[in-house]
Amino acid sequence: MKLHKMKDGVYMIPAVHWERRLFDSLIPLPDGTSYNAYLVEGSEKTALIDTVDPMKAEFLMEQLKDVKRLDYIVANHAEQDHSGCISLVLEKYPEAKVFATPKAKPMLMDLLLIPEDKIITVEDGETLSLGDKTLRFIHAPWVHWPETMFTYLEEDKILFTCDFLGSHMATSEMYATDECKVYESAKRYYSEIMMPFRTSIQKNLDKLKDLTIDIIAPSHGPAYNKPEFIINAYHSWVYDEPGNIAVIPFVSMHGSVKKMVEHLEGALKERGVIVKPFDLTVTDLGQLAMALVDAATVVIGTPAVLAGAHPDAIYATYLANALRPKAKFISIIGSYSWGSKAIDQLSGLLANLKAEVIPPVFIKGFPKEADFKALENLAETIAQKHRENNLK
Ligand SMILES: Cc1cc2nc3c(=O)[nH]c(=O)nc-3n(C[C@H](O)[C@H](O)[C@H](O)COP(=O)(O)O)c2cc1C
Repeated sequence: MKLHKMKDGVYMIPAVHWERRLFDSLIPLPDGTSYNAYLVEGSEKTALIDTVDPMKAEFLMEQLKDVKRLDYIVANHAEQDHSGCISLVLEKYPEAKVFATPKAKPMLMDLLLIPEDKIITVEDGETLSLGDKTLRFIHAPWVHWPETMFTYLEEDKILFTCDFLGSHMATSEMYATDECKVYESAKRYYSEIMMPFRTSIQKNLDKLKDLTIDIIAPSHGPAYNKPEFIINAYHSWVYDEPGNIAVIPFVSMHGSVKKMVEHLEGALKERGVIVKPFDLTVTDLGQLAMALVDAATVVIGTPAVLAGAHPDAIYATYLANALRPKAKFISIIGSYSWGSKAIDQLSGLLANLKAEVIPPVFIKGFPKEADFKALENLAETIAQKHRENNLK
C-alpha cells in the first residue's frame, strides 16, 4: 500500500477504523475513529511518530513494509491505542530506540512491557536530528494523561499532538475539509477526553503560541492544514463563558419525572433559556458530554428507586462530575412515592463541580399544581441567575 505523503519525507499512516462503535469500553463512536502514526524520513535517520491501536497492527506493518530502516520511535503518549504496536515495530527494527518523556518511560514498561534499555527519555525542548529534519519535543502533561508530549518537526512546521486536538472520526481525507463535521467530532472528543483537564489544556495551548505551525497532525481523525480552525475551537471550549443553556439529563420509569422535565423545559424556554433535555435511557452519552461544554446550568431528573436515585441518573451524574464542565448552577428534580435518599445521593456525587446549588424540587408521585409552580420558580431562578451573569 502506498504511503500518504504530507510533505517531502513526511507521511501519514492513518489506520482508519470505520466500524468501531465503542472506545475505552465507554465512549460511543458514531463516526468510527482512526489511529494515525507518522513517518519522518530525514537525510540520515528515520523516525516513526506514535504507532496505532494493536487492532490495526497489520495495517501499520503493511505500511512499513518498504521502510528498510527505522532509527527512532517517538511515543508522544503511552496509551495503548498509540503505543500499543511499539513492541511489534521493535521486533522488525531491533536497532530502533523509543523516545518518550521521563513520566512515559515507566508507563511504557508497565503497560506495554517495553524493555527499559530501549527507551530514551527526552526533556522539554530537547531536539533530535534526523539529518536535514529536526524533531523538537515539547512536554505537554495532562492531555489527557500525565506523561504526554507533542513533537514539532521544525523544518516542515508540523506539530504532532497525539490525542490533543484530535477527533474520533473515520475519514479517507488527510486533512479536515468538512469543517462542520470535524468540528462536531473534535468537540465530542474534547468533551469526553480533554474537558476534565481544562487548566492543563490552557497551559499547553499557551505553549503553542510561540510556534509557527503549518500543519497540526493529531493521532485521531484528520490533520489540520488550517491549524487556526482547531486552535480557535479549543480556545472557545476552554475559555468561553458557558452559554444561556440548561442541560437536563433525566430518567423516568412511569412518566412523572418526564412530565416535570417537560414543564421545566417550557418554563425555561418562556424565560429565554435554551434547554437541552436528555432522556438517559436513549441518550448517546457523547451528545450529553458535548452539551456540557457550553451549559451554564445542569438539572438532573430522577425518580426514587430502591431508596436512592435511578441507576441511569447516578451514572450520568457521576460522569458529569468526572468531566468537570464549566456549569455555574446545578439542581435536581425528581419524584418519589414513600421515601428516598435520591437527592443526598446525587448531591454527594457532584463535589467536582464548582457550581452553585439551586434547591431541588422533589415531589411525591405525579406532579400537581403546586409542583408545577415549584418548577416554574426553579425556571425563574435559573433564568435570573443567567441574566445576572450576563450569559449569552
Ligand atoms: C423499581 C421501583 C423502585 C422504587 N423505589 C422507590 C423507593 O425506594 N422510594 C420511593 O419513594 N419510591 C420508589 N419507587 C416509586 C417511584 O419513585 C415513584 O413512583 C415515582 O413517582 C416514579 O417516577 P417516574 O414516573 O418518573 O418513573 C419505586 C418505583 C419502582 C418502579
